[in-house]
Amino acid sequence: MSLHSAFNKYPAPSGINYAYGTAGFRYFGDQLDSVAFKVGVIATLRSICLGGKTIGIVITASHNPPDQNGVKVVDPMGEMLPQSWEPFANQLANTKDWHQFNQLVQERLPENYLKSRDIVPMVVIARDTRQSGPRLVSAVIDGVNALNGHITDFGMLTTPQLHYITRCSNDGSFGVASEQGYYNKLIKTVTKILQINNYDCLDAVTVDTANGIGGDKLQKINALNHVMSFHVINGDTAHPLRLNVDCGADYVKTNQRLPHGVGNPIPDQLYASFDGDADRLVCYFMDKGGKFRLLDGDRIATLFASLIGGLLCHVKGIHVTTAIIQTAYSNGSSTEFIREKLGLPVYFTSTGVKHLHEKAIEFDVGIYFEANGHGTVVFSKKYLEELKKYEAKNSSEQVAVDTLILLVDLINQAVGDSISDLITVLVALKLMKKSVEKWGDDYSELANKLFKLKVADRFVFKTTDAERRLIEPVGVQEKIDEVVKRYSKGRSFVRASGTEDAVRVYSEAANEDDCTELGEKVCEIVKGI
Ligand SMILES: CC(=O)N[C@H]1[C@@H](OP(=O)(O)O)O[C@H](CO)[C@@H](O)[C@@H]1O
Ligand SMILES: [Mg+2]
Repeated sequence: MSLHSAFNKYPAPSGINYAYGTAGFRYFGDQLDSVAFKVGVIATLRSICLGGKTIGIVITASHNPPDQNGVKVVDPMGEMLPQSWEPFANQLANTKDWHQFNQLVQERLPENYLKSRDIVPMVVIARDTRQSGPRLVSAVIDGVNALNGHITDFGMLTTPQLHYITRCSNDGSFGVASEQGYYNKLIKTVTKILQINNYDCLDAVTVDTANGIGGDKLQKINALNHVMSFHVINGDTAHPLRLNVDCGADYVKTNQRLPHGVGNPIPDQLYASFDGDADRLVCYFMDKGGKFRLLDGDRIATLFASLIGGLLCHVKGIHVTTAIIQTAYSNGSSTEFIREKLGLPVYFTSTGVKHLHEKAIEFDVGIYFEANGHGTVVFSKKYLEELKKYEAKNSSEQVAVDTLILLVDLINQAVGDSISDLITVLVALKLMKKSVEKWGDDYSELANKLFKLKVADRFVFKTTDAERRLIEPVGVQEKIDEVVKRYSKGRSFVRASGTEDAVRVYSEAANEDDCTELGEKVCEIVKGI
């Protein structure tokens, strides 16, 4: 099909202004056909501009309701589409006129390509379990084919698996570019870590997979190995309308309670939840007093920092920089714990892993997590080089060095990954001989609450300082400051969501009542605009 015919096949609906947000284009599934076709075109153009590197596309709306969907572009090393391409993506997505569309496309084609056309653009795609997924994949395929690109459809995968495959397609040293390659790398690495540390297997764990794709993938891992075992709950992918309903990482984090389907939890035992596309992880347990204790992204970051920091302590003479990257949604207590107890620097970026990732790669060990459980660790070349040339003085040093090297393969550096993050949590607890109870006692969270408000136009809310302060509408931040200072340990901020048509208000304070009151007052300020 020619580009012109494909353009006519997918007319952009009127009345929607598409915006490439925190996680790509995200709308109701039936509003995305034209966008999916255009993202096929964008990914192909991106591949051409990068000399034929493989670009990834994921069709998912993650933790959002089943009738929504999203289209996101993955860059060659598994990172998000660079922000410099977002205005172009928006322009293309909103163009209804063929001539304008064609002109935009032609302008993006590099001169050398126009002369020789000797680049074969490469695209890989996968989707989650949503009903609108197959239709949107077809639209993407039409977009890629219209520019003579080559596309491989990997069917249903977790988002991180597609990031992994994209990266492997461009960098063979990362692994084999297939779903099986992903499992092989993970299982081989875990088995090796356990073996050198004298353990047979990891503890079995119950995982709520939000009735999303993660459940099927954990079952595959169960069938493939003897060192890990996952008891999957909310693993019903046959009924896509159950996706994320009363379960999953977002439900658990937002409501701070157990997901549906856990039954009677065993006290002090670890449980975990993924989101619908398995790139977020939250853990939790019921303590002996019957209290629900959440172990969210902030906790996972501190656990990973303790594991890596502890191992690095054994390896004297290695100089690597370590930092933790958070967003404004991270609990103030976690920031204090990292700075004061772990002695590590903390940096803040805007919401969205692309921002955290960008900052994290400035360090040899960059640990980044959003409080909602989305995050990973990135390691520099120097980290690996220093460890590989290190001459251990005794066997325990050697074990520490080898474990640190293996962590590079265990943690999915391309992107936050529920599966690899969960396995790393289990490894960390085992190697540090730490109980969940002890993990939960690292620090106590300040009371916190997240509010979502519908407003006439969320784009009037403009922020600065890693989204912690409003610069527009003018004068609103001063009103928020005035309220915040009345509460002990009070903190509150307002920002427009990048994935929903809403404004989010976050509040934090020394106790629940203050936190609720503070949040409600800030909501009143926003409603009064
Ligand atoms: C408060 C919150 O959890 N925001 C989420 C949410 O973004 P918003 O821009 O807040 O809608 O979805 C993003 C994509 O999954 C995730 O990166 C981010 O952390
Ligand atoms: Mg997700």
